[in-house]
Amino acid sequence: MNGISRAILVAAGEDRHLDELGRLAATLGLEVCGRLEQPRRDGAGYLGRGKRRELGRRASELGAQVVVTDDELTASQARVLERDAGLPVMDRTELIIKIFESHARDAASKLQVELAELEYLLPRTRGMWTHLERQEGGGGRGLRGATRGPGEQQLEYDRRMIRDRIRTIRRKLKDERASRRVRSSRLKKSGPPAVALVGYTNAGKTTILNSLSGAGRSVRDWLFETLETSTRLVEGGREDGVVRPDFVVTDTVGFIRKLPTQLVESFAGTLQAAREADVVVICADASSPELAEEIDVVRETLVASGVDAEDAILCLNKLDAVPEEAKREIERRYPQAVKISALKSTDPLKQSIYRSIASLRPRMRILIPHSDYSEVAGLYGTAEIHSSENTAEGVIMDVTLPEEKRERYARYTLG
Ligand SMILES: Nc1nc2c(ncn2[C@@H]2O[C@H](COP(=O)(O)OP(=O)(O)OP(=O)(O)O)[C@@H](O)[C@H]2O)c(=O)[nH]1
Ligand SMILES: [Mg+2]
Repeated sequence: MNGISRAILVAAGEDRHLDELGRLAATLGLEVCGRLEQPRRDGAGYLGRGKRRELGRRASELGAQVVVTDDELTASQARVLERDAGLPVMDRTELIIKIFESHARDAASKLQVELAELEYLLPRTRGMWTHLERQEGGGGRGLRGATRGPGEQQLEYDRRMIRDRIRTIRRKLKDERASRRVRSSRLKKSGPPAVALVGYTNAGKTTILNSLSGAGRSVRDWLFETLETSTRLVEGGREDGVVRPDFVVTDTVGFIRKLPTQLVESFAGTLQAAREADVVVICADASSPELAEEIDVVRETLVASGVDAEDAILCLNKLDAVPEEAKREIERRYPQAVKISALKSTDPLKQSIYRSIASLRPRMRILIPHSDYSEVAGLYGTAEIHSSENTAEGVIMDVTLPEEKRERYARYTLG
């Protein structure tokens, strides 16, 4: 969008979420000036005929410049709605793709967004000049090509260009994914346990990562601030007489309901991180009026992508923003969940992560003779040391070990 545009939001059908749509619109810099909704969705024009007329009237009264719909439209629905509203229409998919486009920072996520954009455009091609110019370094940013094509032949040519570009991008992304997999499997063999933070957009994942690891990633109160996964080391160390192991924690891209299928590629890294994690933390905004549904969206997306979310830690964040009465309800509904305010402290989550890591690993009591003292040093950073005591024979320790160290230390086991 160039400058601020006044948007009127519309939703039709059972699954309407105008508040969230408003936040998406605001994230893109649109100013919401009105809303209109209808419980039934019309096949021809999204809104029924009467409502479309009403939309036209309201839009001109309010001085709206664009209509934003809460669902993806077909090309013909968009045309009908545009005609009757007398305004350009942007559907939910286009809106989310544009947000991704403006937040994408690294080369891979830019390619993923371009792919999403082309897939969105393909069934909606008219004349693609705007887009093609951009490929060659031009400035046009409109998603729907504005110029009418000079005929069928031109249209076919445009579509072929899009398909070619889609193929090229897919190939590049495939290479990128392969090298990411190699990197992560190399890390995995020898590295510390991996924790993935996943959750609905704006739940506070990046804030939690920063608090756990002391990183300074960008945190904003808008949707899809984070579009790249990023991994940080959280160093263990001594805490209340227990020596904690190191772990790595990965921040991921947030999920959303009615996720545009064109953006699936943008979540590949997120899903891979979740799949490879030893511990998955599902983060949710406890102050959201739609908390339960947001948790469900995340769980369903994970399960549909083959991620085992059964043992995930549920972390309810932003407790500071929840009124007392609602807190009691949350306690009753989610007795097992870890409740935090990441702005204050993520310690309860950290403890819960240590418990999960420990439950995945063997715990044993060992006696390391003084002559093998270097073996004691080898435990720091990787093992959890619950207690250690110096005796005449050596050091007696109660430890939780990473699987690959079990054999090495087995000879020191105390009966
Ligand atoms: N009140 C309150 N706000 C919080 C808390 N944690 C995070 N926030 C705010 O919530 C907003 C979103 O935080 P992020 O950490 O960017 O959320 P995210 O899950 O990474 O969001 P995306 O990357 O957009 O998916 C920011 O404005 C944070 O300051 C909290 O414990 N309490
Ligand atoms: Mg984030």
